[in-house]
Amino acid sequence: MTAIIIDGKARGLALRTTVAAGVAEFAAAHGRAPGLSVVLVGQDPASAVYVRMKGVATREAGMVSAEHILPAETSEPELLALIAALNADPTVDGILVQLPLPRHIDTDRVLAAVDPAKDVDGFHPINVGKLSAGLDALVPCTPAGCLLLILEALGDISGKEALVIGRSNIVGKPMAALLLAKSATVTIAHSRTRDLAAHVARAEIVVAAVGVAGLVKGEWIRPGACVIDVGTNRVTGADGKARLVGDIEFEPARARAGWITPVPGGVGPMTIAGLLANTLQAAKARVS
Ligand SMILES: NC(=O)C1=CN([C@@H]2O[C@H](COP(=O)(O)OP(=O)(O)OC[C@H]3O[C@@H](n4cnc5c(N)ncnc54)[C@H](OP(=O)(O)O)[C@@H]3O)[C@@H](O)[C@H]2O)C=CC1
Ligand SMILES: Nc1nc(=O)c2c([nH]1)NC[C@@H]1CN(c3ccc(C(=O)N[C@@H](CCC(=O)O)C(=O)O)cc3)C=[N+]21
Ligand SMILES: [Mg+2]
Repeated sequence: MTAIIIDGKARGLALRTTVAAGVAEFAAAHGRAPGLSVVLVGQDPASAVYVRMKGVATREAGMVSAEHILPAETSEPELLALIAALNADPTVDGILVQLPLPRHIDTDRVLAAVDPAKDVDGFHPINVGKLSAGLDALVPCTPAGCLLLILEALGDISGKEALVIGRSNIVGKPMAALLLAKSATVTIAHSRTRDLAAHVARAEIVVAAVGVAGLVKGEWIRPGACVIDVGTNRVTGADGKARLVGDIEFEPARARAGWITPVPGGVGPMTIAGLLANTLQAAKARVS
């Protein structure tokens, strides 16, 4: 079998077009476009690239984008003061604090300071709790995008064996919650897991969110599985050029899987599209 390659770039663009139509409707009804504020502390080059991509996509969807780029030495009280100002600003519907933050800042305290109604990342404890309880919430963009791709590939996933590799608060745990909400049988693997290969071999759905290039071997994949690669790892190729690869050995996995996401062009573009969708959702909820 050779897998169908899931085109996350095309799917993300389609979602962005749908969001843009909703944005135009919102603007016509309320006399203003939804607004997203992105906060970046420091100049990590990868983070700067993502923040720029988010700004471009936000404007392309017809929303108002504000980027707050603060020096790496910004103190936690200064950052909290900016968040309080954004919370109080009625033209700001969504707030995203780019992670990771510098080490002298307490990430949990900062994420908890964002108004949960404006928390388009879905990282505030209120939204985490709502997702866990199966209530309506702003859901983290990356796992939400992965779920969309999985449902479009497989249809009903009730009862299916799903494996999430990674247990971070931003990808692994919310991914597991979303799959569970769709009644999959969910296993979460992490760095202490014994025999990852055996878990992968059982899974009809595999989501890898680790950050280790090629961790998941193609030969482990259950034939026909739906394979979602969140990993974004910069490696140096044989030609000496930097390139982006996932956590899954792509070619050998493709030879066994039913569906597989490429890196780049898979989950990444869905994350950006999901952020725009969440911003529109937050704006609508705030005016209603
Ligand atoms: N495409 C996109 O939109 C996005 C991509 N990413 C990418 O996804 C990857 C994961 O991100 P994130 O969740 O933030 O990463 P974290 O570093 O926060 O979490 C990584 C997880 O992987 C687990 N892990 C580490 N080594 C192993 C191993 N050998 N076997 C099994 N599990 C292991 C860790 O286990 P433990 O908890 O035990 O330490 C941890 O739970 C990264 O490459 C990141 O760049 C992230 C967000 C969005
Ligand atoms: N508060 C917060 N929210 C996030 O959602 C968040 C974050 N912090 N910190 C970093 C991670 C990472 N992340 C990605 C977004 C888009 C791509 C993406 O579009 N990738 C392209 C390739 C881009 C490239 O070439 O570098 C692709 O996979 O095709 C990847 C990764 C969001 N994150
Ligand atoms: Mg982390």
